[in-house]
Amino acid sequence: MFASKNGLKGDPRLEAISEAIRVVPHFPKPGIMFQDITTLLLDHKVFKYIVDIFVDRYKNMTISVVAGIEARGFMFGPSIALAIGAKFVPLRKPGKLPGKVIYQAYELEYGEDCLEMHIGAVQEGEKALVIDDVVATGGTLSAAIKLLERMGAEVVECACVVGLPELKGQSRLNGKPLYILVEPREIENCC
Ligand SMILES: O=P(O)(O)OC[C@H]1O[C@H](OP(=O)(O)OP(=O)(O)O)[C@H](O)[C@@H]1O
Ligand SMILES: Nc1ncnc2[nH]cnc12
Repeated sequence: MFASKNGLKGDPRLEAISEAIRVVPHFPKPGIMFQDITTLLLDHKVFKYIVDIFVDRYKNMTISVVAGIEARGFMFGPSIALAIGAKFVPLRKPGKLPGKVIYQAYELEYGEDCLEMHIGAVQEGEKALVIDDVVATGGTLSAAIKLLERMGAEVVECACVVGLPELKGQSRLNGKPLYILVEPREIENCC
C-alpha cells in the first residue's frame, strides 16, 4: 500500500497520511481516481507529519531553492522552505506571474498545461528541490525540472505526497530521483 522505497517502512505516520487523503472517483473526468489532499490539511497533525518527513530528509542537503508547483505544491513547499532555510519559488500556470518568465508546456493525465517561472528567481548553480502533492504521469514534474535546469539550477530531487505507480511518473524525470510518501488507497465498492 505504501511507497516501499522511501525508507519509512513501518512508520505509522504513513498510514495516517494515507487515511487522511480522500479518494474521489471520476473527478475531474470519468475514470480518474482523484487523490484529494485537502482533507489531510484539515488535520494539523497529519499535515505536520508530511512537513516533518520532508524537512528531516532535506535539511542537510544544502538546498537553497524549494520550487512549489501550482496549486497544491504551494500548500507544502513554503513550510518546508522556511524550515530548511531555503527560498520558495512558485512555478505557476500561464499568465499568473507578473514579471518576465520562462515557460514550459507539458501533458497531463487529463489534459495539457504549461508552467512558468520568474526569470531571476533562481541563480545558476543553486540546488533545488521540487515539491508537489501528486505525481501521476510525471509531466508536471518534468516541466518543473526543465524550467529550473534552463536557469542553471541543479535539481536534487522531486518530492510528492502521493505517487500513482501505474502511470510511471518516474520514467519521465530523466533520471532525477523521486521521493514519494504513499501510494493511492484502494477504495472498496467503487464504480
Ligand atoms: O504527474 P502529472 O500527470 O503531471 O500530474 C500531476 C499534477 O496534476 C495535479 O495538478 P493539476 O494539473 O490538476 O493542477 P491544479 O493543482 O492546479 O488543480 C497535481 O497537483 C500535479 O501538479
Ligand atoms: N488522480 C489524480 N489525483 C489528484 N491529482 C492528480 N493529478 C493527476 N492525476 C491526479
